[in-house]
Amino acid sequence: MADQELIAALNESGYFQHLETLGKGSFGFVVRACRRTADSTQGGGEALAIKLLPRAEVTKYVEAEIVNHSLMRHPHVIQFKEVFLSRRFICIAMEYASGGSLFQYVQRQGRLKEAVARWFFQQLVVGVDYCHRKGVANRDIKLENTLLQDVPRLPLPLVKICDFGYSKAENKSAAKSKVGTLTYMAPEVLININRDGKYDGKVADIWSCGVMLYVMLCGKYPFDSPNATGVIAAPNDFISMLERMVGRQYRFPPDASISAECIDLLQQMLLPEPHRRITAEGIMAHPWFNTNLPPEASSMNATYLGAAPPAGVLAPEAIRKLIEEARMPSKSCKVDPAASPQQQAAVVMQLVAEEQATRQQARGMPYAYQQQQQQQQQQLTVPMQCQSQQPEPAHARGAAAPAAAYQQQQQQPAMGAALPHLLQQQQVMLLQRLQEQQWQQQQQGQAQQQQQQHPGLLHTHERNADVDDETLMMIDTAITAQMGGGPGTASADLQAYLAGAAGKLQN
Ligand SMILES: Nc1ncnc2c1ncn2[C@@H]1O[C@H](COP(=O)(O)OP(=O)(O)OP(=O)(O)O)[C@@H](O)[C@H]1O
Repeated sequence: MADQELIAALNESGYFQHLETLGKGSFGFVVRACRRTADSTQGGGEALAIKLLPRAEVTKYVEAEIVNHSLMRHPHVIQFKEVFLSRRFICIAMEYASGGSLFQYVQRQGRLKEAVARWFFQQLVVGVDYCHRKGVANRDIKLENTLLQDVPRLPLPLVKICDFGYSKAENKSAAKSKVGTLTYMAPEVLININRDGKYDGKVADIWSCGVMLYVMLCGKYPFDSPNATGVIAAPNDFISMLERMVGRQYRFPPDASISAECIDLLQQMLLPEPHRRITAEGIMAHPWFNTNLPPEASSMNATYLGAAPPAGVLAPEAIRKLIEEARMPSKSCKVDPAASPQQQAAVVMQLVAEEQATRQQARGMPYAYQQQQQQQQQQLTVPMQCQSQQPEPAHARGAAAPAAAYQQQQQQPAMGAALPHLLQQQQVMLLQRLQEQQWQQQQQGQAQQQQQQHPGLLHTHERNADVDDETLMMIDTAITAQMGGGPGTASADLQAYLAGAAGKLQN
């Protein structure tokens, strides 16, 4: 089981101790753990967040995430610590940010006062500028990927950029893929008509920073979907959003009291033409940015760019090797053909049980529920009487119920003896399904409640998920129809933008 395996792997490594599951992302999940030191008591070591990505899904994005993140060393970037393999996961250990995400912070406040927004924005831009100067565009800058670290002496938390899942190093090919989150994506990323049309990931990051500043100040998105559900469900929804982007049609809530200087900076960041958009350097020279800027902030990047690579972190080549290894099926996952049929079946059952648990984890079941289920399963599972001769994998010591019961069934002479256990398993599964339904209802209720409290902000994670293939196809179809003069004539602004998109706007 995912958590069981992790706990066992972490505990056995002697280095980490699992404390809680923090959440799940599109590709894997993140746990809070602590590093054991010689004198640390429970939970006393260095706090870490460990991201677990299934080995079976190690894509070029996972490789870029790990390699690019490992190159960073900056106070406003979550510190990468190490990468290691477990039986089913590639695990990235990093600095743990205790203050939640900036999304949660803004959600709680509704919207931020200009001075508070500036505090966060200054740190964000310094961090982004550092990444850019290290040659890496993030391509998924959003409030959710900006974490906060509470620091005792400071009145407000520090900003930490995390998640390099879509990052792109400039020494690789130019950015082409439409990746990121729709509400934060620059128009030149969306209008990538020829599929081979390139865009500058760093310039697109500046747009996303502009969207972030707008959301902090206004408590809503500048270019949101026009329909009530907030989902871009039809080509026309998308075209109308694009029209507002290229026509610079965003409004500031009348009661938000935003200074003219701030609006000026925002307007320069949200310029639809990438070649006209303000650069990170330009932002850092802007008077609004420089107001109340801590003196050390301006020189910070020069210092960190000149610093030696982080101690103890594997070099990119060694990381790539580890990633190659991760792509191979783990040896212990293989069913040994020399083992007895009972042993082989037991291993397969174990894998099936783990798959089930991973899918459950992927649906976002919180750790507490899983623990509850495991306890129930353990109570219902009769202890094994004889051990399999095959060495038991570390993760199996938590006794996944179906596998343990099956194993026992294989070792018992008659089916009759195993029947009560199979019935018990069915009960456990029914109970699990019920708990899962309850949890999902609870989540939906919370999302609705939040939506009523702050109708301007997006509240469900789904709405802010990375753009999916279906939406990408819809976007392409909508743009192609506009280019070919299809139904739903676009505004003059959009037509001009589209006409220029294949040419100078893309350069
Ligand atoms: N270093 C960290 N410290 C504290 N919490 C973290 C850390 N890294 C991630 N998290 C939290 O773990 C959860 C999952 O993070 P992850 O980056 O996998 O996905 P996500 O950002 O929610 O979604 P997506 O993968 O779609 O971008 C989030 O709630 C995130 O805030």
